[in-house]
Amino acid sequence: MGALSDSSRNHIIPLDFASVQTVPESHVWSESDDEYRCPPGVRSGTADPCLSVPVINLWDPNASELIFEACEKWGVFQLTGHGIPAKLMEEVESKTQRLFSLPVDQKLKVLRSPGGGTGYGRAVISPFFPKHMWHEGFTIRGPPADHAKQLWPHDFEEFCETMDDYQKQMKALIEQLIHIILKSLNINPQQLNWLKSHCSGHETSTTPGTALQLNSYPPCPNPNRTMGLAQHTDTSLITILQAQTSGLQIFRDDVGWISVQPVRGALTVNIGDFLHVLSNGRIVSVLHRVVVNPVQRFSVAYFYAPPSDFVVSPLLSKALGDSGQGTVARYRTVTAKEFIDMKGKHLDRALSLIKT
Ligand SMILES: O=C(O)CCC(=O)C(=O)O
Ligand SMILES: [Fe+2]
Repeated sequence: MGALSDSSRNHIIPLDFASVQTVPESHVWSESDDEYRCPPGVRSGTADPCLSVPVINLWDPNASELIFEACEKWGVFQLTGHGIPAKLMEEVESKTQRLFSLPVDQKLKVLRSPGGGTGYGRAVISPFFPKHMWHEGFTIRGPPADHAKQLWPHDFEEFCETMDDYQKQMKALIEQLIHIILKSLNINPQQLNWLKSHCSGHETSTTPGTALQLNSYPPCPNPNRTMGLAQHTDTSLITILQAQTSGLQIFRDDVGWISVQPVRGALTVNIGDFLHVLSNGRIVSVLHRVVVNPVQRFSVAYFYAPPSDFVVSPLLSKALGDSGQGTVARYRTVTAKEFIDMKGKHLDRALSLIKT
C-alpha cells in the first residue's frame, strides 16, 4: 500500500481504545471547541430535565396524529408497539458487542476503504470536526457476508442472518411510518413510487438507499471532556435507532440539548433531511449528538433514504398550503445523490445550500 493510501487509512482507523489509560489530546474537546458542541448563539449544557422526547405506542388509536405532532415539534420520538421481536433486537445488540469486542487487528481486517461505504472505522463526519470522537463504527449495506467471513471464517452465517433479518424488518417499519406521515401531510404516497420496492439485498439507483450502522462508544476515563458523536442531522428520510443506554441528545431551538432516556423495548425514530425537504420544512430534521458515559455504550442505526436517482423537492399539497408553507417551495430540486454528495462536502450547511 502506497504512502498516500496509508495516510488516508490513518484517517479512518479509530483509536485503540483498549490500550489507553487517559484521554489523548487529540480526543479532548475543550471549551474552545464549544462552537462544535453547540449551535451558534446557544450556551452549552442541557435543557430542562423534565422535558422529554415523546413516547408513542404504534397501537394507540391516535398514533398517526401523535407521530405527526412529534415530527413537527421534535423530529424525533420513541416508538413502542412497533412489532420488532425483542429477541431480534437482543441478538442485534449482542452481535454488535461481539464485533466491537474483537481485538483491534481483527477489526482492522475489515477497515472501511477511503471513500468506501462499508466496514470498520471512525464516524464519516469526523473530518468536519477539530477533535476525534470517542467512537468506533461498522457500516453494513445489504448482506454483510464478505466482511463477516473475514471476521469469523467458521461461523459468519449467524451474524449475517441476524443483520439481514433486522434490515428487512426496519425497512418495512420505516415504510409504514412514511405512509403515516405522508397521509398526515395529505401527500399521495404514489409520488414516492419506490416505497415498498422489492429488496433483493442489492441497491440500485431505483431502490431506496439503506444502511445499518453499528456504533460503539467505549468506556471512557474522562467522559466530560470527550464527544461520542458530534452534532449532525441524518441524511435519510427516517433513521431508526436502537440503544439500551443513554447518551443520545437531541437539540431543540427553543430549549437546547435534551437527553433521550431510553424506554425499555422502544426504538428511537429520527427524522432526517430528506423528509424535512419533502415536507417543505414542516417536519424537523433533528440535530443530534452522543455524549460519552463511563460505561461502554452500543447503538444500531438503520438509515432509509430515497433511491439515488430520485428527484427530491418539496411535495406541495393542500395540507402544506393551509399552513401557509405550501405555496412557495422552500428548497430547490436536487437528486438524492446530489444532496448526499453535498452533505459529504458541507455536512449540515448542505440544507441551507438548497434553500430557495
Ligand atoms: O448512537 C446513537 O444513539 C446515535 C447514532 C447516530 O446518530 C448515527 O449513527 O447517525
Ligand atoms: Fe445520526
